[in-house]
Amino acid sequence: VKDSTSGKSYLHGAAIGGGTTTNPNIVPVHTYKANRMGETPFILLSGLFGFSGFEVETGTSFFADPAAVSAHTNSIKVNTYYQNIHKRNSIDGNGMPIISTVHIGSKWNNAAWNGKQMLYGDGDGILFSSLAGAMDVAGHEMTHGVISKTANLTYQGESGAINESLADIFGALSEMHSHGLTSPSEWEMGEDIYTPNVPGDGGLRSMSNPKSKKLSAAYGLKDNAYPDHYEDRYLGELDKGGVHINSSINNKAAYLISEGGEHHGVKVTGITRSKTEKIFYRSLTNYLVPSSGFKEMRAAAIQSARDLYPDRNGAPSAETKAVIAAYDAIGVP
Ligand SMILES: CCCCC[C@H](S)C(=O)N[C@@H](Cc1ccccc1)C(=O)N[C@@H](C)C(=O)O
Ligand SMILES: [Zn+2]
Repeated sequence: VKDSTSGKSYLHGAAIGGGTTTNPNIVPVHTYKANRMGETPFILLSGLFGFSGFEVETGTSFFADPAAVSAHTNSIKVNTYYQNIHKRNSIDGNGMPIISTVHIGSKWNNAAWNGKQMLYGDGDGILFSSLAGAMDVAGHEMTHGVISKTANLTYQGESGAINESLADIFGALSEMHSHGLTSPSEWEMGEDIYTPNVPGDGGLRSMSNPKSKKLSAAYGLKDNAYPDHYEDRYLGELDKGGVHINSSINNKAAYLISEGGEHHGVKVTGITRSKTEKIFYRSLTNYLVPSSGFKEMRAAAIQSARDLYPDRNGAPSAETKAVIAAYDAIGVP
């Protein structure tokens, strides 16, 4: 089948019938189109052959629906990332089924995690093409699932911005892990599906240079740039207190920790993506709690770095130094 994004063809094996695999590493992945009245989903469970199972509507061919194929393929890639890199078996760490539904709403320019599954809009073809087509979107939404099973960060204000930022961080890093860091545009969010008619304009948000993007009119703050420093954080009520706005401040810290750079006069020596993702995953699963904001995010990341890359004869490791410098650089005390 053709994946609508990469254009690559995938062979999706499927065994008709029930039965769950005994292999804990195979997680049934269900992808189906939004159910129209009267059609019942027909389950193809193919865990036995190392493929993931998927669910399609009776009479509607999964194979003819690029959005369903993309949502399914991206779910597998993100799940593989969490299993291989963080030793986490699916969203709950316990092999729970990963369910996606595509064609949500009409020309919906969004995707979401509804507490149980991922939902994808088709986009309006101007702002977005089908959001199921981007792996970093799948990684973003699936990470909301992981967050809900771990720190469960409250989705508003500062904790909501950290929630959104971690969703972007693991969305981007899982995509880079799977596709390789082909270009700096991988530190953009949604670059594969954002403004399909405008080539080369990156994604909806930039982690490497948040200010390079203007806030969308949706937040009623047209022409404001995304912030890249805590002093420039948005303090209003729009967007649940700016969860998609202030997330860029923490995104910048993650970018600096991984890639290094100089920001607001502070120099950070990067420690690479593979160490950065370990520090944030440990922060998420060991230290952050529902009310955690920027200050607690800084402390959790520093502690996680110390745990993973211990001080040597009383001096912080290079990894810990990078985390401290990055949070200094974005102005989080
Ligand atoms: C239903 C209510 C809104 C849910 C918001 C979801 S979690 C979300 O954050 N979606 C992402 C989708 C995305 C991800 C990566 C790249 C591009 C787009 C998001 O950023 N949504 C923006 C458009 C928003 O909701 O403001
Ligand atoms: Zn989100």
